[in-house]
Amino acid sequence: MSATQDAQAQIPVTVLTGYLGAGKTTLLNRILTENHGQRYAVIVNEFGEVGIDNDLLVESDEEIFEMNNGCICCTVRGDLIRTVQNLMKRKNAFDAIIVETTGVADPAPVAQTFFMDDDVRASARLDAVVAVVDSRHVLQRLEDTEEAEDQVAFADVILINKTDLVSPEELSEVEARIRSINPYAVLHHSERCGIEIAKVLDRGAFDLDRILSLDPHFLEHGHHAHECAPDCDHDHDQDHHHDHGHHHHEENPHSVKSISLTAGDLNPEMFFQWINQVTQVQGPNILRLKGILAFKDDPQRYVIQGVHMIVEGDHQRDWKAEEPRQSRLVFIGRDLNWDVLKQSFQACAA
Ligand SMILES: Nc1nc2c(ncn2[C@@H]2O[C@H](COP(=O)(O)OP(=O)(O)OP(=O)(O)O)[C@@H](O)[C@H]2O)c(=O)[nH]1
Repeated sequence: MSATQDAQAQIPVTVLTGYLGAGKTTLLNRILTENHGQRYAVIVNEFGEVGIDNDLLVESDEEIFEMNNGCICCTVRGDLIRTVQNLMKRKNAFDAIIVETTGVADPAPVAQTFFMDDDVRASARLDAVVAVVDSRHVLQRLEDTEEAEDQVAFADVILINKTDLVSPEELSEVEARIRSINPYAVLHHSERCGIEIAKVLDRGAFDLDRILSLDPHFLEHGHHAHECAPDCDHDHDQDHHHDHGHHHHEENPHSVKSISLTAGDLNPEMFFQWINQVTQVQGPNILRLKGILAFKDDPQRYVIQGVHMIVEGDHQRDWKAEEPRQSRLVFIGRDLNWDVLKQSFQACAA
């Protein structure tokens, strides 16, 4: 097979990265609803126990594959390889693959997957790593979170999103900081990820040479300078690929954790009062919150989302007859008092 034929046979893969709450799902929803004539397979990996991200995606004909529980470098890398291999068996079913990584992941191990596994490499090619950045919170994140910097450094295309939440001066500052980390990526500004999809997908932008200059060990089997998330359930002792370049976390009380809360029908007045109070008081530590809620006597599901103190919510759709009316809320953050949150959430029950 000639090199051109080879490239044609390989399905383009876009890895979507960006810190918690930056706007990855918003972008994905645009891609899934826009009339672009392409068929995408979407692979979603999320942080947190109760699968909520999948519920926040619009309903579309596109196929969504969810990979939960585990950090993407460990448990999930195996899942990713298997998912891609299975997708490849159905050759003409779709034109491209999008992998949405969790907000706390370093995208490098995900990108590596497309070079490491021979079967995957034969049939898929990494097209671009696209990072979405929350212009309101990114400067703080770059100060306190290594993954946020990795995501920017590694990206081929960067969407500086949420421009409505910053002044032009702040936006320039954000852009300069991002440029100082990654002078090569193509930058776009956006509000609610409103961008022409062609500027994001099928860019042919992934530049292996540049990545090797950032990380000379990128192509070495099993190498990644990644710290597993604290709730990574991967058995590291038995992993033969983890014997170098890997530093597992000691349980760090300040590291990012997720908590999932569940309840039945809620009293809306009590709930909104509670969530306002929680986000006012604990906002700085809440990196992300998202939930699907059942309010008493309300036939519709209510979706609530937040990043630090900015919270928004809306009705989504009717609860389906076969769907249990359950309220689920996930907080991802540092130094949150889980017991208190749980009890006070459950106290909002109708
Ligand atoms: N004001 C404003 N809000 C935005 C913008 N883009 C996204 N949002 C909101 O920000 C929140 C997070 O957006 P998501 O798309 O869910 O972010 P995400 O990166 O998928 O989040 P995780 O999956 O948790 O990492 C949601 O409430 C969005 O509606 C924007 O440009 N401006």
